[in-house]
Amino acid sequence: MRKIGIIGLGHVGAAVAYTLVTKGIADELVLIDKSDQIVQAEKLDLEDTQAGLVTHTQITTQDYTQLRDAAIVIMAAGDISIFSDGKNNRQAELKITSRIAEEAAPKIMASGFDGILLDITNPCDVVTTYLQRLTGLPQQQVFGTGTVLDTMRMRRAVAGELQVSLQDIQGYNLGEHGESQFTAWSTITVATRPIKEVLAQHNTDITALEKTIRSRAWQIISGKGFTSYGIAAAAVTVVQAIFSDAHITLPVSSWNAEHQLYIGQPTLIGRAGVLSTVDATLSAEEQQAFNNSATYIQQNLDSLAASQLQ
Ligand SMILES: NC(=O)c1ccc[n+]([C@@H]2O[C@H](COP(=O)([O-])OP(=O)(O)OC[C@H]3O[C@@H](n4cnc5c(N)ncnc54)[C@H](O)[C@@H]3O)[C@@H](O)[C@H]2O)c1
Repeated sequence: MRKIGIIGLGHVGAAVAYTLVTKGIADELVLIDKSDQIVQAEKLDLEDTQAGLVTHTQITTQDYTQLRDAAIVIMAAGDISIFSDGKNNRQAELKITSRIAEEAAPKIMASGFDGILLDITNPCDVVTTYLQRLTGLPQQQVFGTGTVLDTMRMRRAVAGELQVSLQDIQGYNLGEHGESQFTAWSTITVATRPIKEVLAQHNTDITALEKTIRSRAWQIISGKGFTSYGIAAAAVTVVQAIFSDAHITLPVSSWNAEHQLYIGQPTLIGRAGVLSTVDATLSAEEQQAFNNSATYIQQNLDSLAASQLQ
């Protein structure tokens, strides 16, 4: 049975639920939100949606005990209104989302849940690290969407620049899902050719292209106040990889033994969750960018620990 829990039915959680229902990916959904009004409305809307589908998804609400036999729980609770001041800093949400994690983790675990916990909530790498600590679930069963969405944005931008299908673009954005992420150009190929070689032929300004990729989220947030469809597609891709035991490499936020935290890195995903991490061959500059990203995540974990002592 493909049973999935979603905690947080705001813009992101609702888009994830809608995608899972319309694609017929979940047999059962357990929807949980702080707001009973929101969750009941989403249930009714998703049930209406199913009247136009040939697939069926059973929907239950507001019951953590239902997560006991869920294969996957998706954490999507937060407060996107924090960004209405126009400051593009995902860490600003941590004060709120760390409390949400503290509230939700014991309830998830009290249900007897032993599936895969997939975190979307920001700051993604910090919250994922914190959720793993709070739940005590094995590291391979906890991971975040990491730089999957950023990699989607990179592939779209590079494909647009070169006027080729994005199916021909392979490679990753890595590091923190935030401002310290980087495009790992040395991992990227266009139909087998190294990307830098191809972009040089196009006289592309690589620094400007990377900036465009990184700032994409803020471009969307400044227009509609949140992002939802892209991250829903990213999360659902991960769900499908788990359900189909795909053994696909995705840059999710997974446990990094060297840095002792979660960070976006190439990770082999299957039914058991993280099967292994893949050591990307990075240039010295990219390796430095990855280490800087890890340091930034650690600083935020330290500030979280310090705030708990106050
Ligand atoms: N990782 C990514 O790539 C990515 C992309 C987009 C958004 N996000 C993050 O996803 C999260 C959700 O974004 P959004 O736009 O849906 O936010 P939102 O403010 O629209 O919705 C958040 C929802 O969480 C609920 N919530 C708050 N506290 C809760 C609790 N203790 N238990 C259960 N539910 C609770 C709220 O009632 C609300 O419905 C945010 O942290 C956002 O930054 C991550």
